[in-house]
Amino acid sequence: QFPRQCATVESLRSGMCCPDYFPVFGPGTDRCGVSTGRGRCVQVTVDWRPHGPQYIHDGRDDREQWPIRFFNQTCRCSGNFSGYNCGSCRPGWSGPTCSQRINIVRRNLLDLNAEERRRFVNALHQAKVTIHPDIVIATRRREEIFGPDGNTPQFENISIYNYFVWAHYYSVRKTFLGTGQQSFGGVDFSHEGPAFVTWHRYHLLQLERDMQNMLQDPTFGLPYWNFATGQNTCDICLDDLMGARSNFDVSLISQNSIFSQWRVLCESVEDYETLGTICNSTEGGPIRRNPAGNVARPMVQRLPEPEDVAQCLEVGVFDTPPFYSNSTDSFRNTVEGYSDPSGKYDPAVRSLHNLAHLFLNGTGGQTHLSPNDPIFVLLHTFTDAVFDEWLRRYSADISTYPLENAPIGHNRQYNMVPFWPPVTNNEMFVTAPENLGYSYEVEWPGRALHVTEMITIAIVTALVLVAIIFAAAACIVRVKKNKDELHQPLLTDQYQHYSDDYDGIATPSQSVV
Ligand SMILES: O=C1C=c2cc(C(=O)O)[nH]c2=CC1=O
Repeated sequence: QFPRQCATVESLRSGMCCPDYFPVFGPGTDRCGVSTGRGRCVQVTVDWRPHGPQYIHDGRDDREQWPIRFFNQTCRCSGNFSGYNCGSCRPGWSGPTCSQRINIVRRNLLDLNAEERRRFVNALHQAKVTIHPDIVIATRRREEIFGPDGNTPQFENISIYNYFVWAHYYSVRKTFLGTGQQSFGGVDFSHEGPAFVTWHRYHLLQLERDMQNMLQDPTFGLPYWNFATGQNTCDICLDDLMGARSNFDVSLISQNSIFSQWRVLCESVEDYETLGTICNSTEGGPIRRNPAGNVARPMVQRLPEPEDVAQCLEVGVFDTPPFYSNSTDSFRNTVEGYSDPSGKYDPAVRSLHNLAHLFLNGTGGQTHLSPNDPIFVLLHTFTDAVFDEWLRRYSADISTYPLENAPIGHNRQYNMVPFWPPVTNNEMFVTAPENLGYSYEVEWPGRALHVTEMITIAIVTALVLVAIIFAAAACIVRVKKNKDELHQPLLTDQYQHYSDDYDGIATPSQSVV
């Protein structure tokens, strides 16, 4: 969450987190790369607009008005420079002066060849075991951040992948209200509100960036898992991808996969909640996963259908009041999976993103733990691809993204917790290829017809057919009539002729011969 340089007593006391880019003349001489025009140290901007009614403990949580409980000065970078000391480039830009455009392609995991699969799995594992070069995590609340002696900042190193796990945990953790009091759970800075899509987008961008730096490969892109193929199996649970099922324990990963060796972070959630501590970088047990194995909840033993994605993309309004998990006709609540795929809110429904999580039935299905299972990355890149397609189709219409009264953390201008330097939800509400330097290689399913549409089409078709039959019948009658009329004058002539010849009443036999 914070740069290592800022995890000091001085930095915390001053509230300033503006590390040097290149301290030529000693510490503090090139804050934010000011000497080369990369950026400068400025006051942090926070969103003071009111949040929604779900959170009732204002003043009790370090995540309110993020990040000013910790720091009120940060780097603001110029042009395409970015990062905690303006030492890197904004997404979509690269090169020493951040002037070269780049585009990273995020591909379907199943389309990777054997070598690409091996490289991706190895890269994830390297991220799991490599200490984050820049970031450390707080292991105590602000109140206790200086440690028992008041002089020992409570921060820890953490690996690149575990930071990804920790950031998600920190955004969903309950509010500690004091020893002996129940922690407050009606708070979630990354789910059940409009920031669901923007928060997870930035979360992935940050992991992708960290992995690019680790691999020294600026073209590295995170793949995605299309969880809505219409098959109710985990098709990426193979030993050369996310790991097959163990033959010895249905809820473990096969030992042929490196992921069977991964250990889970942030397991002791009850301890954190009762003691008021924060998850640290200590790992616990193995990843648990039992796809489609939740016999007690048959509803989550299936995955979404392609049609569900198509329907969700038809919901044209980004979000609707109360901007929460009970919003109806909201694209965000539909892709998050609290509404049915057509957008109608139904408390009994789990669809799309939520359904994919619950289908995993284990570590990946519990919000405080889910990123420990690497499937999380791929599930969320696909969810982000759906969001990006929505942004493209509806010209990134932000008008229904609320500026105020969204659940805490979810207002449009709120800085997303616990990212550093501060970044707002607003900044992620842009089409990715043009603004963030990545795109998805994906084909979207066409929408099947609704029953009402099918009935309308059937009625119109029937009416057209009836009209054609009537027109044809009228034609036949007319042709027949014309034919009859053609014969009529001959008979009339004959009558005329006979009457001329016989000058009296012709017998019937005479008249027809
Ligand atoms: O990790 C997650 C797990 C989830 C479970 C649900 C649910 O709908 O019950 N939602 C989830 C979101 C997650 O991010």
